[in-house]
Amino acid sequence: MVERRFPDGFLWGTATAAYQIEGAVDEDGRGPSIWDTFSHTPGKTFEGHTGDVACDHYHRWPEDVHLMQQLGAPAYRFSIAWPRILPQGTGQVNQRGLDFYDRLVDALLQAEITPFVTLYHWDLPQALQDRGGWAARETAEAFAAYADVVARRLGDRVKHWITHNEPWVVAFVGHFLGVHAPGIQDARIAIQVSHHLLLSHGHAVPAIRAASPDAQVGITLNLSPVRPATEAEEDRLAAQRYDGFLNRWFLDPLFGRGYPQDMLATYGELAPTAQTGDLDAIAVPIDFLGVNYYTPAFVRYDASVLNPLKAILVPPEELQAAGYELTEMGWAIVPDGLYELLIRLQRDFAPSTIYITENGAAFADQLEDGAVRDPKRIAFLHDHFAAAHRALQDGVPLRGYFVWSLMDNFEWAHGYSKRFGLIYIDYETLERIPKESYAWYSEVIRANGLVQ
Ligand SMILES: OC[C@@H]1[C@@H](O)[C@H](O)[C@@H](O)c2[nH]c(CCc3ccccc3)c[n+]21
Repeated sequence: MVERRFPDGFLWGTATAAYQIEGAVDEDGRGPSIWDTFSHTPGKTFEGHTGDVACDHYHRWPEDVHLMQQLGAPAYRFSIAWPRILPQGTGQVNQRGLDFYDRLVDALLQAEITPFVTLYHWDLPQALQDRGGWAARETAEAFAAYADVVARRLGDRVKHWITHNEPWVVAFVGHFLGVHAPGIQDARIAIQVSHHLLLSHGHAVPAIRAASPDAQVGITLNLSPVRPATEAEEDRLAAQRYDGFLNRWFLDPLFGRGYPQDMLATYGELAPTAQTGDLDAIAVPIDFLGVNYYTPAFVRYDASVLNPLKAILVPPEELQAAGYELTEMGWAIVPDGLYELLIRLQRDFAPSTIYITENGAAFADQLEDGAVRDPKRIAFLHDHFAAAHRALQDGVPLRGYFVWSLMDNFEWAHGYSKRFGLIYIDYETLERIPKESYAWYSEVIRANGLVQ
């Protein structure tokens, strides 16, 4: 008996990204991306792992679509590699790159799986980085032109488009912390990059709509509820600043309010350079907000940190000591945080539709006697699905949920050392081995809800 049933037509899905699963980095005219450059730079990734082969999805995609079909998930979120479409970032289109995604989309539709296409999931063509990358305003225009090329080819069949995956990570992990490509460590550049990413979204949306009639277009943000480490005033204020840094910096301009005043004041002369019309472009209406939720942000005041935020995240070992269970990434498992986030989004921004475009966890999965028992992942997903169900009951317009990830894959700086998949990948043989969570999720999809 299904206790917590989801609405009819709820879009259960799985998610992946091009550089993390495809491999075939030199095939069919693909050009290099900044992640090819970064992962091949000594010291940047775990044991020097690269996406050169990854899961070899570029060649094994028929089997992967079959595994999706067996799972029974009605939707699949994947990203398109800009360097396959425009190897130099602009100019000459590579038809063989378009052909790959054309075949994939047709196979998904044949399998009655709705494709959700992410146009940018971090693999910027290196040729554009050589011309300034996201720090250069021209890259925003190049992105709109890329979106136009893709939407013209696929827009008759793809009706759900996500312009960007996690502009916060691209800007601040890639350009301030420097632990992601292109590995820059400069607060001013990072803030300017965040503006150009939002601007590129604003220019891409009209291009997609023009080429893909009645398409649903949105953007995916990594969002977290922010919790102060203590009720001390200085921690509460630090949490407020961190909420501005992580959440409101992107949500406010996307929902037509411009950049948050408190953050412009905090950033001071680090604030981005914007041109007339930029904020109007960024505020172009969207049909849905994509939310990637993994864990809350636990924040405390710290005057010593270099950045103007004067706020730091509570370290994982402290969270563990406080009683939180952690994933292999050191992220606290807090299903209520998803409920809290969704309710806040509904209260403060009231998007017409929300999709959870990523939620999942890495655990120390072991292949034993040809099987992978992953009870922790089942418990994680169960509890987060329950939190999403509570939010639905409280009126949140949640229309779908994509589990990260369909299969184990290249986890950026962690390489292949972190496994998020519902399907285990044996990297020696590239064999796909569904984990117990795959069968469990298949039952949730069939029941369209949680049984207990
Ligand atoms: O880390 C798991 C996944 C990645 O594999 C996806 O490509 C990416 O969209 C994604 N975002 C997040 C949460 C934001 C985050 C990313 C990287 C580092 C810290 C936080 C987790 N994940």
